[in-house]
Amino acid sequence: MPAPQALLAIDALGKDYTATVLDGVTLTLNAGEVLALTGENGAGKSTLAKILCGLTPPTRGHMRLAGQVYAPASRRDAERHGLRMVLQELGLVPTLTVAENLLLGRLPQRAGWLRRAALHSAARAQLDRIGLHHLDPATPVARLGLGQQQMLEIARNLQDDTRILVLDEPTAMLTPRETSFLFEQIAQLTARGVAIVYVSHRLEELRRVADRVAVLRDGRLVDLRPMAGLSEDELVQRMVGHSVSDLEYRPRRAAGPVVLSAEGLGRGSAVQDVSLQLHAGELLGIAGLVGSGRTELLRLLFGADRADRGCITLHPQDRPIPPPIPSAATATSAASTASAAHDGWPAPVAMQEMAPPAQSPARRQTPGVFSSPLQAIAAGLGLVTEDRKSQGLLLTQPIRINATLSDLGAIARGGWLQRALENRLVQSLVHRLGIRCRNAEQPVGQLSGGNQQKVVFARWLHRPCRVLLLDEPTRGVDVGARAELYRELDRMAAEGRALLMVSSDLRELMTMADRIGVMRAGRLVALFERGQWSEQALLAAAFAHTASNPAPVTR
Ligand SMILES: Nc1ncnc2c1ncn2[C@@H]1O[C@H](COP(=O)(O)OP(=O)(O)OP(=O)(O)O)[C@@H](O)[C@H]1O
Repeated sequence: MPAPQALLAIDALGKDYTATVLDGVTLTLNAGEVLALTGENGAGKSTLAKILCGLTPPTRGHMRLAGQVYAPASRRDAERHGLRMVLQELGLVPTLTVAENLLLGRLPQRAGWLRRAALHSAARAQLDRIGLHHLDPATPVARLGLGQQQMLEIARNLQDDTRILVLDEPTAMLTPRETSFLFEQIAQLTARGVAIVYVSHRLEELRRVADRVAVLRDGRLVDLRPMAGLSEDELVQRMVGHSVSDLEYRPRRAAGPVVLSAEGLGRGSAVQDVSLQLHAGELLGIAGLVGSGRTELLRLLFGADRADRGCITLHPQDRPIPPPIPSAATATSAASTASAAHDGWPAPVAMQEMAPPAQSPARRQTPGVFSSPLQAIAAGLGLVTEDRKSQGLLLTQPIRINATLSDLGAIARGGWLQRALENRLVQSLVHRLGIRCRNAEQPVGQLSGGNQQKVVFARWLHRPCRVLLLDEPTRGVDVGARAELYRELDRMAAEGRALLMVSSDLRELMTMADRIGVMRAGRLVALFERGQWSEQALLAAAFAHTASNPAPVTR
């Protein structure tokens, strides 16, 4: 029997930017299959996906779709051929509503007038299909968290005429429930003959969902085989060329005194009555569904949003929450002037030393809330943000500037930036985190997603902050680099820093955290010590249907 014709045949595909990033990739994609595309950060996965979907042309090579030459001139063109892509960077229009985004380009009209009722009912059907039953189609997208936006982006691409759907890190911001909905959709699509290209670093997911796996390394296809029977370890070996053994919990010494506590913290209905204590040397994980208030809680603690209830207390080390710092104060040195020029995001006024927690009396300071990130940073807090594109990075600026933004004091002497110091610091960060780049002058926007994430992390690595808030810090980071980031977090905890980490990846939380708090409907509804939790218990706490009046937890 002749082999069935491939739906898509890719032949010797190559892409050059200033360097070659894809080289001679040849593979086929069959109707109804899920092909996992994996490899280290910067291996070329997104570039290949973007070529498939008309976002960038190949430099060399050919493609055939159902036997016909396929060379999409644009994303629109690819969509006309039935190829759609859910990008790592979301393509939604924040000022439009959920419904308008879902039906953009095909808004129901009559004689030039928008038919709002028809728009909303079509949007409702699409939202229900992906499990977003509670999301109002009239909500402006700007009000949604990233996880909800991600689900919306997926819903938008589930069109009836789709022949190939490319999903680039689709679950990086999703919790198990949304991930399950996505997998149900994938099963339905493949049953209809749709082919899926699934790009991800989450190996357990790839094993669950994929029929075959293609591994890219340095732009070349180094492996293509059926997924069945392939262990996670073998997959890692193929991706990075060696096994990675550091993805496990390394016991920490007993946590030190309380560094930061929050009491009754709240803002509207997004965060309600949250009380918690964060100890020196511990990593407190925060689990919860998309929209449960996890990111909002970090933003309140960091002063990025103003709490309307409750207070934060920074405890020891003789450092009360300082009064608001007038913006003029930031302009007193060349360093801070440079910072203001780089970014609207405030930089510390002066470098602060961390007092060793063991020697500091747990003296209570005046409670308050931070009215700006500038205040929080000056008091010794840091935030690795979830939304690296809009809040974390200056995409057109070089790695050098992005990596040193949080602490210009470290590269200044007498108020003047020292280029040699800066270069040495940046080189060491690039080396330590294995940031794949041409050199430190390369604009961050040209880096692969995982490498951009490493730059966000690098920014806080060298700054001696006492409390580091981390929102999905390993999003899109490959398995080798993830082990590296975990080692850095262990090192920070050993130095006595207090770490508060939000993650949608339960496995990550269970690996790294000393305690895990679970948020639901804006409240902290459970707190587990290491040894007390199970995946089931964490999920049960996140899902329970008592959200109307759950008991708040204080520890
Ligand atoms: N516009 C661009 N200009 C220059 N180089 C680029 C550009 N876009 C991507 N690259 C480079 O191409 C290489 C491959 O990037 P790509 O985003 O395809 O990697 P990836 O495998 O998807 O990585 P990740 O897992 O981090 O998402 C990287 O070295 C990246 O820096």
